[in-house]
Formats: sequence, structure tokens, C-alpha cells
Amino acid sequence: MAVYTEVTDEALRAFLSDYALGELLAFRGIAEGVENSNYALKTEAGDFILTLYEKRVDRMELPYFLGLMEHMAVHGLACPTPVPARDGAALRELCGRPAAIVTFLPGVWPRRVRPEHCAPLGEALARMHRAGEGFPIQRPNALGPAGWAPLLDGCRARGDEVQPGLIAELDAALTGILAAWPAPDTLPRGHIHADLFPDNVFFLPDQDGKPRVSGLIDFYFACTDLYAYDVAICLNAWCFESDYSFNVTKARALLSAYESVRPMAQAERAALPVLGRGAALRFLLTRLYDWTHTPDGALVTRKDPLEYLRKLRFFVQAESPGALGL
Ligand SMILES: Nc1ncnc2c1ncn2[C@@H]1O[C@H](COP(=O)(O)OP(=O)(O)O)[C@@H](O)[C@H]1O
Ligand SMILES: N[C@@H](CCOP(=O)(O)O)C(=O)O
Repeated sequence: MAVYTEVTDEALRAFLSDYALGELLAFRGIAEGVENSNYALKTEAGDFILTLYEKRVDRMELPYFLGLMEHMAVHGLACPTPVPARDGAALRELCGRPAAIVTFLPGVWPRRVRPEHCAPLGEALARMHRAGEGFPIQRPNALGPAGWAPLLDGCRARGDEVQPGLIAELDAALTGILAAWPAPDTLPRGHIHADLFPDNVFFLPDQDGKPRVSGLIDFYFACTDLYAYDVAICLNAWCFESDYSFNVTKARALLSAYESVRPMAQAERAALPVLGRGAALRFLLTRLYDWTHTPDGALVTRKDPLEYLRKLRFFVQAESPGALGL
């Protein structure tokens, strides 16, 4: 469910009168997504997405997200482009919320990831990293290593209700990760997506029926961080099977396609196991926090934190890229 703020027909028409998009022909709320309210719009000018930014998005950070999408689109990435109103501003207000219209991207995200998705995904990730070069605003990663101890503290009171002994296991994992984390400025960094899960990558079949990436969406966790950390997030989100076994074929396809666009330094490859551990912990912690803080009956769909405990355990025992099969 992701329509937290209901927009009436009248409010939307008044909002659209500031744009040069012609008459509104249709609009509907989009059920998918977690963070914000999204509506699909059809106007005389075409199809668009209207997003109302909800509580967890800091409005001061919206110029970074919208500016980054604009910059990446200009540099050839298929991603949503903010649509300015007649006065030139894309970031506006609707129903008391910050709001923006972005271009609609065609395609479908894969409900079941197959190895054939992983090479196009790896290539798209590297193209995204390249497309972000030169974007001048920086955004430190609020959900990076420095944010994990406070998040874990926020889960302390009820974490063991999810699984006995969980908090002690996460304390130990966090200590190990922080001790092994790459020192600042030892690995290449730039603008990363930081949440490139399958539901944020659209595919369409090419002329041979093979999946090709038609667009990347949802840049609202984007930040300035290690490129290899973004790769490690994708290894977590794309390369495990439903029994939590790590699929080396998928991982190799992802990595070699990534490197066909942006070759990685030896140090980046060597860091993948600890970056994979950190990425697993990051998603485990946000899911655990939501699991233990979301009231029963709330509209938000909670995601299973223990999925990421299984992934974390895999990366904990993998000491080298060789142990990942890479
Ligand atoms: N630019 C876009 N083009 C097409 N569909 C989009 C676009 N942006 C969002 N969507 C649709 O809205 C859904 C939720 O978007 P998302 O950005 O993931 O929301 P949230 O940030 O709330 O998690 C997506 O799964 C997709 O169906
Ligand atoms: N990918 C995260 C949750 C963020 O949700 P999104 O709909 O904004 O991509 C997770 O799986 O924990």
C-alpha cells in the first residue's frame, strides 16, 4: 500500500493548472511502494507519476534527489525526469505535502529474478554510476556504517521478540563489520542508488525476447558513498534464491556486466564480502526497526527482517571474493 495522502480530483486539477501538461485524462493511486504516495497520471501531454513525499523523506533533501535524477537523465540514464511547472520549479506542494511530477517509465519489475536479469542489471548499475559523475551536490549516507549502531539501539527493546538472541548476534556482526570496513577514501565513491532492489528496476524484452533494462526508479535513498557498496547491495537483493542459497551464476553475471562498463579496482573486489555483510545488516536493521515499531493495522507493508539475517550469515562466513565464487 502506498497511498497515504488521498488527492481529490479538484485538488489535482488545481495543482495541474500550474503545469503545461494539458487536461487531466485519468489518474489512479499506485498500491506498490513503501515510502511515499504515488499516483499514475494521464494528461494530454502523456503519462506521468505524481509523488507526494511522506514523513520519512526530509524535504530539505528533495533538491538532491530530483537534481540527481535530472542530471542522470541528461547523461543518458533511463530514469524518471522531474517535470517543471510553468515557473520552472519541479518541487511543489499538494495536500500539505511536498510533491513532484516525474516522467513515467515503461517496463515491469521482475517478480522472480532469473540469471538473465543479472547482466542487464549489472550494466545498468555501472551506467548509473557513470551518469552521476559531475553532479555537484553531496549527500552523506544516513544509513551507512555510522547509522547502524543507533538503528540497532532503536531495535534493542523488542528485537529478540523477532528471534531469541538476535540482538547479541547483530551486536557481534556490527563490531566485525565496522572493524573491517574500508577506510575513508580507499575505494572509489560517487552517487549511488543504495536501494536497487528488483522492484526498482524495470525490464522490457529485447527483439530476441531477452530482458533488457528499460529504467531505474526510486532514487530516494540515493547518496554519496562507495560504488562497490552499491554492487554489494545488488548482490544481496538479486543473487539469493528463495532457500537463501547464494547463486554464483547470477553474481558473476552481475559483476562481469558491471565491469564491462566500470572496471573495479582490485581493492573494491577484495572488499565485496565485508560490503555484502554491511549491506545485509543495513536492510536487516531498517526492516527490524519497522517490524518492531509499526503498529498492527498500519497501512505499511512490513518486510521480513530475518531474510536479511540469513544473507548476513552467508556473508559473515565468506572471507574473500573467492568464497563468493567471484
Ligand atoms: N517513473 C515511474 N514510471 C513508472 N512507474 C513508476 C515510476 N515511479 C514509480 N512507479 C510505480 O510506483 C511504484 C512505487 O514507486 P516507488 O518509487 O518504489 O515508491 P516508494 O518510494 O514509496 O517505495 C513502483 O513500483 C511503480 O509501479
Ligand atoms: N528495499 C528495501 C525497502 C525500501 O522499499 P522501496 O519500495 O522504497 O524500494 C527493503 O527491501 O528492505
